[in-house]
Amino acid sequence: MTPILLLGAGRMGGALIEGWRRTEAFALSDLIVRDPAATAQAFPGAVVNPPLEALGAAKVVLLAVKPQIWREAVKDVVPHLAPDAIIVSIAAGVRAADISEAFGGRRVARVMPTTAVAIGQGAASLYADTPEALEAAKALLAPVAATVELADERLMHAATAVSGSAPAYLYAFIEALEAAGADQGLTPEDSARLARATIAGASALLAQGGEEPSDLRKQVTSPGGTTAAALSVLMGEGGFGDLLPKALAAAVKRSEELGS
Ligand SMILES: NC(=O)c1ccc[n+]([C@@H]2O[C@H](COP(=O)([O-])OP(=O)(O)OC[C@H]3O[C@@H](n4cnc5c(N)ncnc54)[C@H](OP(=O)(O)O)[C@@H]3O)[C@@H](O)[C@H]2O)c1
Ligand code: PRO
Repeated sequence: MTPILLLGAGRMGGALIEGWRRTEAFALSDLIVRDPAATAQAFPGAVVNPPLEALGAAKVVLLAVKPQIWREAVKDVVPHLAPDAIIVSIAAGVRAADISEAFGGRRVARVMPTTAVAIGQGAASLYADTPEALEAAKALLAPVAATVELADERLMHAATAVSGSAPAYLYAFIEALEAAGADQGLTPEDSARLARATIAGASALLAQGGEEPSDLRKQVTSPGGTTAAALSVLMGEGGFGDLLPKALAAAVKRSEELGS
């Protein structure tokens, strides 16, 4: 499995590196990092931006650049890779067949991770065109994420919408909750402290397992009480039931566009 070559070590490549370090799944010395912004100080022990000839050592290549530039970014690299190197792509929307073609027919897995891989608590959807590529994807992601294997590559668009992008929906919700609390008279600091601790605690209760989100919701919702009043807005007309299908459809559409 090692060395692992990272093509791109920005927000998500960097989050994976941090998660592997924390969980001790892979050490920095297992990594070759290729990214114009990367420095040896940022990744001590890793081989950073070596000459192209050194890339032939890589057993697995993590494609972690923006979908808009991936073809350009891999051009120089491909001729120097080992013929049996496995490509694991996290690029949103980009199809395995296109990646395999650009990488000279090498085996390809696609992965859609979340940023919490950095603390070993991510989620990751996996799809691969060969068992070996799937094993490589699992070896990279299982130490840092709850994984789901997709039977059909087209489901990667939906997985991106419901998982890869979804931490941002939650953070946007928290931003709005904090602002609304301040509108009701709390200081911004108190509103932020209450909102963040509430969301973190509620997530921990869910993560503990054994109870459905709907059960946990009912435990908070006294008949005729304050929560029911708020939920009549959030779950009523124009609420989550209307908004989230539209939001996910927009993410799916964009994922499809990024791959075309
Ligand atoms: N962020 C997420 O939550 C998330 C989740 C799942 C999947 N993804 C996927 O992960 C990929 C990376 O996203 P990101 O959010 O990590 O973006 P990012 O922070 O911009 O990281 C991409 C990195 O690639 C570098 N880069 C640019 N050209 C390169 C080249 N030719 N060779 C090697 N590296 C190059 C960039 O450097 P410069 O900044 O100097 O250009 C940057 O450091 C995307 O395909 C995205 O769809 C992201
Ligand atoms: N970040 C990437 C995007 O916004 C892919 C999922 C999360 O396109």
